[in-house]
Amino acid sequence: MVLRLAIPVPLRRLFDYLPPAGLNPANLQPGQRFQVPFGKRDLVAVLVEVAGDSPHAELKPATACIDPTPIFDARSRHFLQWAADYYQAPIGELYAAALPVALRRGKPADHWAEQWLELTTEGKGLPETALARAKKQQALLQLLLSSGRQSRTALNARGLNSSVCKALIERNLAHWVAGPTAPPPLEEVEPRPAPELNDEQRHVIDSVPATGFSASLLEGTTGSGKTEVYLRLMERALRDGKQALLLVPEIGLTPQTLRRIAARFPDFRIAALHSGLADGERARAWLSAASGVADIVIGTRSAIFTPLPRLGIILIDEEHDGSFKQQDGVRYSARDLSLVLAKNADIPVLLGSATPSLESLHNALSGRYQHLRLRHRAGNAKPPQISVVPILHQQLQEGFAPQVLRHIGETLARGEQALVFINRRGYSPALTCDDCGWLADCPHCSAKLTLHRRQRHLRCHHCDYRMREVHSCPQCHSRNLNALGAGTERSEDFLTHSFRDFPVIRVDRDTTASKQALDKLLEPARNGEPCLLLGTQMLAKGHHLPKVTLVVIQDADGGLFSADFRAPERMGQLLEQVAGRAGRGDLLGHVLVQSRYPEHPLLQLLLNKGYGAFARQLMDERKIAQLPPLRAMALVRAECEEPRWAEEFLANARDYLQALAPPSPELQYLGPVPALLERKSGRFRFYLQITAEKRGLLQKLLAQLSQWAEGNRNRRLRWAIDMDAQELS
Ligand SMILES: Nc1ncnc2c1ncn2[C@@H]1O[C@H](COP(=O)(O)OP(=O)(O)OP(=O)(O)O)[C@@H](O)[C@H]1O
Ligand SMILES: [Zn+2]
Repeated sequence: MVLRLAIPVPLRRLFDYLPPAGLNPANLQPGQRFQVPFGKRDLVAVLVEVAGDSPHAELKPATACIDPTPIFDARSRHFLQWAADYYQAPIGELYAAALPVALRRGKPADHWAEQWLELTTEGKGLPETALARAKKQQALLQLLLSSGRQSRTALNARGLNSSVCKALIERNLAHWVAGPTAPPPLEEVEPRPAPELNDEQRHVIDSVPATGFSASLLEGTTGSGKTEVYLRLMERALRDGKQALLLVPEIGLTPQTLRRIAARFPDFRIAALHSGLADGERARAWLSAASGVADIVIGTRSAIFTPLPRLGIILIDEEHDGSFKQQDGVRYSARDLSLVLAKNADIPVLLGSATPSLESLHNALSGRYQHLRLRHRAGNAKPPQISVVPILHQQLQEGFAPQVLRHIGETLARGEQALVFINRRGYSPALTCDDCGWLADCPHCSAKLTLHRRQRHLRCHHCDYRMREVHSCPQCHSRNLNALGAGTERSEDFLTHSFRDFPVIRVDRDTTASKQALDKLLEPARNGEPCLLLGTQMLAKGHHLPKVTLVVIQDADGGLFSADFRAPERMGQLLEQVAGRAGRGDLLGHVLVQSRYPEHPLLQLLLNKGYGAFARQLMDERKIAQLPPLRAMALVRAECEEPRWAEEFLANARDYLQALAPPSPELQYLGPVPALLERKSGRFRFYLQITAEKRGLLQKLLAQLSQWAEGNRNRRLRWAIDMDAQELS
């Protein structure tokens, strides 16, 4: 017998090993982990297949079998293989991406095994009103009667400690049994009943079939109650005894989101999977999902790879968000994969957004997805009123027009909240010398250093290079240094000074190192006190703050003139999302958009007609330019300290591909061209862009290319295939 194993190394193949000495072959099952010797290292591998023999001579035995039973079921193994093929990625790296770190390192799953308290036959026969004289015991009995057996962790989290359990056990009503891992308990919250659905919401929910594969796009304006739709669809799956998977953007998995879900589903087990968890907690959450114990799984992109044996529905919140696409390693899109998974599992998938990606919109408009809409805000909220503030010939104060400052002041004076959006953190994005023209550049990247005055350093936002803040020019020693432009720190100083009577809350990656920090920072805003919120795109999404009645977009022009064809789409999404934070409660919201190009047709379209019309216009442009989503696109990327080698590698790759499939109206090659960020961390970066009318042809070419590239690369060069690339940077 031969084990065919997926090993976490960058090679696109499986590896054959003999079973570990002494292991009964009857106990071999695909999906188990094994410890294997690999070169000089000891690695953790996953059994993909048991074969009768191997073409390779002299196989080594695996060291040990880690799992007595598989931790990947057949469906998830099939799914991982599909993803490896589609993204031209090594299968071992996909298994590694699927596993939480602790399991990737080979920790046995039973390390997190749990004790469960279960009712005896006698206990099950009691009415809920029994044990009325012992309140805690009664509460425990009722819980076990209504929700079934409970893990020790969950009972402790509810304040039902071991003495209460012991009392029930002594009465012979319950007993402990060993069982699977339970999810780490979430913060205790008051259960909150669901609001009455409005007609639009009800229509959307009724349109999503409860069973069988279906794909739907929910295009729902900001504040229209999309989250409520997700909750109802989840509930339906849960009541059918199924698991629900909700994927959210990286910054979307906040304690606030979790509280909202926990408050709705007090009787279900919720596993949250995100990078903020400690390794052990993450393994616990993953195992509870994979064993089918967790009913609801909420996670960021890699949660798509968690085996979910009872999966009944997949929901993707803010489906347009860039964080669903991994930008290094295995460059997968969790959003795109969710469709494949839903198809495999024969269940519905719903992608929701106020600002759908052009990819999803195209699928909806062409009938591949069901297109569902929520056109109105939920409850009493009205759409915000948007106006443009031209700033070209205006006397600005630290980047703000006088009427904008006046509006902020009036909003605060009325006891309401204002939100200022600045898409740039730090104090200033450039430090120059007024005498000799010196500019603070990153020595390793083709980028300027950002001044972070609070930390007294200059920092590269691409490679994290840091140098101490300088007060005289390193080149000519002049003291006339000039910080050009403003980031959040600088605006914070100015706004704090201008509105002394009100708290100014700055929200960006520097003030919110942990997810809890964001939650805490926003507390005054949630409590409804008048305050001024100031921040980057962390403020743009998901927050529901009813007292925010004014939103200021300090500079709307960012995406208008970029070399990245997706820049206007991203700009439109961001502006619409930020604007959507205004007036979500009973009070009407206003949005002020500062721009140097108030007449720009794209900006006009976005502000007057909204994102829907704007996106459809961009779609027409993509059609003419033969770009995604009308075409399939992949990038072959290469980077190297020696730019010539990267360029040469890609030129050869292009020659190789063109010999297989010459350029034609259906298949186009562009490049090699330098990436938008040409040099990063000391390496020069180039790409070759391939667009094709037929995805299948592109797939075939890329598969051949990856074989070719293994044998034709300089060892100091890094290359990657980026299928459905999202960034040209
Ligand atoms: N049917 C309803 N009746 C009353 N209030 C509702 C209803 N549905 C949702 N709401 C409330 O409306 C507010 C906005 O809803 P929600 O946050 O779900 O919107 P959303 O579409 O997810 O927003 P966004 O995409 O802008 O983040 C919430 O306070 C929610 O509780
Ligand atoms: Zn750098």
